[in-house]
Amino acid sequence: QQTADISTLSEKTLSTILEKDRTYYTQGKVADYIPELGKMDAKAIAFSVVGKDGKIFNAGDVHQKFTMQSISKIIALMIAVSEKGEANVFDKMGYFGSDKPFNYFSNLETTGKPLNPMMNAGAILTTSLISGDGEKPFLKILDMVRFITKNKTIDYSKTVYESEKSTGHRNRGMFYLMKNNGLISGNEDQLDNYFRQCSIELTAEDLAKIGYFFANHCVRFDGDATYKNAEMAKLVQSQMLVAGMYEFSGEYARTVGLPSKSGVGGGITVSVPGRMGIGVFSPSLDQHGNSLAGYHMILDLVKQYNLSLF
Ligand SMILES: NC(=O)CC[C@H](N)C(=O)O
Repeated sequence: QQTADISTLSEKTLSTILEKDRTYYTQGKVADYIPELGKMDAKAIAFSVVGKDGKIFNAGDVHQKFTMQSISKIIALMIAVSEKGEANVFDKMGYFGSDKPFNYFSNLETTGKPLNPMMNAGAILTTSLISGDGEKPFLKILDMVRFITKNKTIDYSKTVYESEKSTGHRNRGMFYLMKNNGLISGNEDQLDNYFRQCSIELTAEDLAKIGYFFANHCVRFDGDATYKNAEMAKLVQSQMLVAGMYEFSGEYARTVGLPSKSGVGGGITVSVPGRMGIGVFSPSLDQHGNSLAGYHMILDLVKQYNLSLF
C-alpha cells in the first residue's frame, strides 16, 4: 500500500476513516460487568489526533465524554514512579508483557507479585503506592490528567464510581490478596482511589493529548515542559507496548506497532514516539475488552501514514 506524508493529515482524513469503520460497533459489545457502563450509546464514535506542534484534529462525536477506565493506569504509574522511584515500584511487580486478560490474578498465588502495572492487580497496587491519606492519591491522578489535557473541567463520574465500587468484588479480592502478601499496607480507601481513577470522564481529544504527552518526553501539547522526563516516557510507553492492550498486546504490536492503552469505557490512547498522540472512542468492545471500531480507526491511520515503529 502507498503511504501518505503526515503533513497531508486533515480532519477530512480522520472523518473518512471514521465513516469507513463506524459499523464495527455491531460486531462487539458494550461492557456491562460494570452496570453503569452498559448504559453507554454503542453508536457513539470519535477520533482525534494531536500532531506536530500540538495541532489538534477531530472527527465524530468530539464532545462525547466517557470514562477513561484502564487508561488511568499510565497516569498512576507515572505518579507512583516519580514519588517512590522505579526500583521501589518494580520491586513489587513485574515488567512482564501480557498474554492474560486484564482481570487475571491467579499468579498472585504463586509468585505473589502482579505481572505488570497495566493489568488490574498491578494497577491497584500502583495506586496504593501513591502517597497521601484518603482520596489524596486519586486527586493527584485527577490533577495530572487535568494538567496533561489542559482541561480543568475534567472530573470523575460519581455514578460510574458507585457502580464499580458496588460490583468490583474481583478487584476487591485482588486487593486483599496483595494485602495478605504484604504488598499493600493501607485500607480500602486505596482500592476506592482505583475505582475513582477509572471513573474519570474525558473526550477522545483529551486522550490524544495524553498520547502526545508520553510520545514527547512528557512535554504537553502546548509545549509546557513542567514534567519533562524522557526516562519516564520510555518506561510508560514500554509498558503500553507490551501490556497496554492486555492479551491482544502481541498481535497489536504486529498490526499497529505503537504504544497504546485501552480502557473498557471504549477509549484507546496511542503514542507515536516523538511525533503525535491519537485518541479514539467507541464503546463496543472485542473479547479482550478493547474498542473494536477504535482499533480499526487506529490501524487504518497507521497504515495510511506508515506510523508503526517497526
Ligand atoms: N480494562 C479496564 O478498563 C478495566 C478497568 C475497570 N475499572 C476494572 O477494574 O475492571
